[in-house]
Amino acid sequence: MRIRVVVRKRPLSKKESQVQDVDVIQPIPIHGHVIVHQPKTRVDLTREVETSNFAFDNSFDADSFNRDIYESTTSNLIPTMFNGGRGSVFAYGQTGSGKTFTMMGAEMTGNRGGQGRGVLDGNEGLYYLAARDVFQTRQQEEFKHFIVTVSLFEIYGGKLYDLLNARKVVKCLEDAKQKVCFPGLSEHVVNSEDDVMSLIQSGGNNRSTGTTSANADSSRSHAILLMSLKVPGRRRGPGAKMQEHGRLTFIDLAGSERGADTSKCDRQTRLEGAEINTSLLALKEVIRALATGGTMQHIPFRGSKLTQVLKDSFVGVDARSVMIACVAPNFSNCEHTINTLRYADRVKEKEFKAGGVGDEPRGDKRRSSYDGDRPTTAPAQVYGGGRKASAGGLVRRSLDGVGRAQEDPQPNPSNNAAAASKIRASLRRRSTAHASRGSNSGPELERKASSGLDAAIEKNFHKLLEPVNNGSNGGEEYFDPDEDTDDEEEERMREREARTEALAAKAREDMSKAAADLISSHRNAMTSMLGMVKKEMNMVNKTDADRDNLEQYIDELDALQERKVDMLGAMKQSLKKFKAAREIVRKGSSSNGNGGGKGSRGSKGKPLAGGGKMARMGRRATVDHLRDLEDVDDFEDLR
Ligand SMILES: Nc1ncnc2c1ncn2[C@@H]1O[C@H](COP(=O)(O)OP(=O)(O)OP(=O)(O)O)[C@@H](O)[C@H]1O
Repeated sequence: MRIRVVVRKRPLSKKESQVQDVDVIQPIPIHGHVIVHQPKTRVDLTREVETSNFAFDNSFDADSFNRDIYESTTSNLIPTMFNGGRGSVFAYGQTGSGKTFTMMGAEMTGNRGGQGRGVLDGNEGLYYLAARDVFQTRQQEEFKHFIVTVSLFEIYGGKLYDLLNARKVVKCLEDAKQKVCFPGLSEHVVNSEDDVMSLIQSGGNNRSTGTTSANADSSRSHAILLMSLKVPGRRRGPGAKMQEHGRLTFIDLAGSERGADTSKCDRQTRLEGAEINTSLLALKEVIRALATGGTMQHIPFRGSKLTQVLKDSFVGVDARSVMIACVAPNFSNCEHTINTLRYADRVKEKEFKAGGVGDEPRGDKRRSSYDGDRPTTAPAQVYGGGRKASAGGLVRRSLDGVGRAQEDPQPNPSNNAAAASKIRASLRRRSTAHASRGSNSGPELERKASSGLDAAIEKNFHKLLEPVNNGSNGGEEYFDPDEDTDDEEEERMREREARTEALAAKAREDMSKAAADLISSHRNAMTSMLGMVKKEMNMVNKTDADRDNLEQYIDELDALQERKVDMLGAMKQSLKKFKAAREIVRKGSSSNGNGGGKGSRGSKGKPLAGGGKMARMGRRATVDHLRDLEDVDDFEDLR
């Protein structure tokens, strides 16, 4: 599967501008960079800007139009669909970052065209633009026979709700050929882009007013739109089915912060958050596994309902995916933005052999992480400081010099220039590598990117020198030398915890399936045994009365013995599978109990602090065990 990852920044909202929130995100579209300038306060109360540089396939600034995003991401999926392939477009990001704006268009979010534009033209959503291209392409003679259908559903709390059929609950099953199907999901034939949009609008209304979705606003569920090309099947007449030729799937993912923010709300919201977290992690794992060429048996589709549902969209040589990571520009949302960028970064962390879906060349094999080595291990860079600068793209620049010794000098243009030149140098290294691999990136692109980078740094650096929140330190973090490592470690731990939870749920499911199999095979064996005992009694009586039947008796006895052995063998197998499944569940729960994972307690019954070292150590133990579990392929074998 091929995946292309782009980032889109939305403009500052009126409210954000009114409270003088600062724009700290700087996309550099030429090379798909996104620079984050994050103001921080150190323990000695000196202030600095930490600059992180991410690279993706493309990035879009606040003044970009939906049409630009469409051209760079989705338009190339239309031919794929007409050629019988499958395309998927994901919108990922925190609530309010512009996912709906991008997918549904400016009008649907009540926006009159964004800041200063005042026009809707160019901001129709991806749904509309894709539908328009589908109907245009269908006008070609060879495609005229295609029927276009649309289905819309949401995944909320592990269940599928048909948004175009009064929120009817729909099942997601696999047929004998392991093809995913949604029995009962309504499909609607559409003949124009306007048909598509009015269906989506009515589905959207259904979503927000549905009686079972009192809490399921858009950001707490994944909304999935299937746009399919169908051809009449071989069977004609009533009940005849249409066959799917190609499909385009749009996934408006639940707000990513819901998954992370599991501590502050009620139980229901926490459960929702955990569900979203699990599904987003499973999605990331599936995409990474597919992108790195994992075999089908080892792609964790069963990790969540979302990945089960999307399985078909991912498999096959013609499967292509695009992820649009939407980010808010302001400082207050900086943490969420960085989380979004990290997620998107890891989705495409391992570079793929094939290029992206879009039209731009991607020969440079750049790692879409911080500009260079993994930030998890790279020490923070302090310009002018005593610590050695690493090759990583994490840059810290001081904002003031209060109480500082010479090791961390006052910010000055030369420091700033030093930071810029470091980033530029790394960019140049990459550009050179890019060019040497035969892409069409040249000195001109490099020059533009570099000057864009300079401008970005200058602009934000000076803005950020002004005090945030009336000069107070409100909302800022204190500098901790281990902070980055700890943050990263925490994040990895959280991810693994979610995976542990998902694996444990899967193990329990497997165990209950194994128990059902065992009981049913035991019941069948007993029923057959009863029949056999009757038969045997007859045989024995008959042969006892007339020894001439001895030969027939021996043959029948042989056959009966064999049947018994087979039956006992099958039962033994079921018992073995059940025991293995039970063992996995037991190991999992005992490691959770000892491990100090979520909800675990210290020796005196005190809850272990979520961010404490003890909790981390405990979680590490759980994670180690999880690794063991993951290594055991029993999950697959047991099915
Ligand atoms: N690129 C943009 N240009 C102008 N306005 C935008 C842009 N992106 C988003 N907005 C505005 O920001 C607000 C939030 O956007 P949107 O509803 O798309 O967020 P979301 O990520 O879908 O949130 P949720 O997860 O809650 O559904 C809306 O008022 C929208 O019009």
